[in-house]
Amino acid sequence: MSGDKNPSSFTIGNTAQEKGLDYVPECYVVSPSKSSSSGTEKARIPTIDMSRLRMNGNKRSIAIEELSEDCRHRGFFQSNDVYNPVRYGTSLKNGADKVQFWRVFLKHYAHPLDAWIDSWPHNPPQYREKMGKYCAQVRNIALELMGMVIESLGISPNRLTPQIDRGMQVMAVNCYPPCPKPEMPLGLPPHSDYTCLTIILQSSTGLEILDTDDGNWKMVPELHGVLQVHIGDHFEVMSNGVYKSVVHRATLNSEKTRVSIASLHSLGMDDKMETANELIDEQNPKRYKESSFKDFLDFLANNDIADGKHFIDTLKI
Ligand SMILES: O=C(O)CCC(=O)C(=O)O
Ligand SMILES: [Fe+2]
Repeated sequence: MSGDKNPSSFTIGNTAQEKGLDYVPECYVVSPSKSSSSGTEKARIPTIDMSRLRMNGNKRSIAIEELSEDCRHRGFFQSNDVYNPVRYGTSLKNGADKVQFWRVFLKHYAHPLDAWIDSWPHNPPQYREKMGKYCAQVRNIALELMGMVIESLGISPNRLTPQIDRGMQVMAVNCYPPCPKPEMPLGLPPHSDYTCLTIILQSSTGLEILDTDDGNWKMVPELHGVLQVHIGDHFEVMSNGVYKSVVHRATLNSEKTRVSIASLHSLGMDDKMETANELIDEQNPKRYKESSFKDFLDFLANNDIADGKHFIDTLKI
């Protein structure tokens, strides 16, 4: 690739971010209206206290009510639960990308753990053990939160239990090397996750969310030991649009490598997420078609997220 500033695709190990180039090839440049230079204001992210959500009685009802407000207005919150930290690629569309992104990632399935762990990388040697522990713990938190989010909509918390229990957990371990011109490319383009919930851990700032109140990008602060939680497309569907999935993107910096670990929680591969009947009436007709994780994978195979195509838009009635 050296000397070639605008190749249409790269082989693994040859991307600009992996090679640490001191310039940004043209195929990484996003149009100025989409670039990251505007996103400096900090997002106001509500923090939920899991211990209050785990209480009984009145205190819990108040915490569930607050959770409902956070989901309704932001679709994004963070949990104060502390945890112990820990498909390789660079391309969104298996080398067919029109625009490249400054990211190296590993993605793998994580639930049930014993079905997948043997397929995870051997290196670094402790990866399986540490990531295995993290995946199990973060899934427990996700299950608990999903139940609470469902309850906060006034739906019985057990309603989706069987589907959630056999649900999928996908881990995306994202690495964003320092970029010589961090305002030109993006680490990841604006997108919402297909999930019910996504839980993110980031090593430093770079994650930004679109504030639907003013249409501006807001930076998600990095707080040590704090997990960031997104509402995904499938919870937007379930809630009949009362809760919206969060549009987010990853921005870059010129100084240090940023790592984020996203744990993506959804129903099983073929289980369809439907809008809850309790949230459909004459004033609020059903707004979304049902869909599964498999439907999302089919969407990905046929569409380019970097072109601004959103899975949730294909589900709107
Ligand atoms: O790096 C980040 O903070 C965002 C990662 C993300 O959005 C994803 O993996 O879907
Ligand atoms: Fe995402």
